[in-house]
Amino acid sequence: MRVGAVTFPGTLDDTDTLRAIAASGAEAVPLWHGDADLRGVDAVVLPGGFSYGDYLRAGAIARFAPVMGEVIDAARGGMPVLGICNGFQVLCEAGLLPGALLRNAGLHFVCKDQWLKVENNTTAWTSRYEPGAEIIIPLKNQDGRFAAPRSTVDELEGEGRVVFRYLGDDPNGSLGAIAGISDKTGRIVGLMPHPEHAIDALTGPSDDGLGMFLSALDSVVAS
Ligand SMILES: NC(=O)CC[C@H](N)C(=O)O
Repeated sequence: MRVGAVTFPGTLDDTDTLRAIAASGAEAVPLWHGDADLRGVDAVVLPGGFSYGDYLRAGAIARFAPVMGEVIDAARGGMPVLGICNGFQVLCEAGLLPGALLRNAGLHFVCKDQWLKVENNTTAWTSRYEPGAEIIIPLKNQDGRFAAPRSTVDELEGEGRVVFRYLGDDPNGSLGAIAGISDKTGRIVGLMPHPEHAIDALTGPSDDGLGMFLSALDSVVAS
């Protein structure tokens, strides 16, 4: 099983993402923004950071990177794709997920360990969690406020595509305290908090993030 992690100029969390992929038991495959193919991977993660300096809007330039043409085609073909934080922003900009991530309501960069509820454990990236599981993983961003037209949010809620929801105070003013969503197939998932920074309880805050990387392996084997 080969799982890729894409590095754009300005990506920060590719190293931890590759480490999390390896910890799940998969072969971790580094992918570069200029790559013209996905090197035979079975799943792709778009890690967090500040791709292309977040110029224009976070994710707005990365969406046009050469490798994204391949990622978009593969995702539309059913390959599991996870976007974490800036990766979630890229997936929204690419039109693979609906909505947008706006400046946090408090206008501050938020950095904290965040409790989340796993609202849907039937996606390619959440099958290892119990229904309604409560997990704690780091959150760190300035543009984390999920926004979409009311009709889109209603559709996401109605179709069980709100995958993660913030517990406690909504840290950034996201509609419906939405922390992560999926596409209609459940194979493309984006979330603002960072599972790749929570794969080892020894370094904290938990190993709750590892389940996402393990889930993807199950979904590839099952397909
Ligand atoms: N940690 C990150 O990926 C940061 C994401 C994004 N550039 C923001 O600050 O909103």
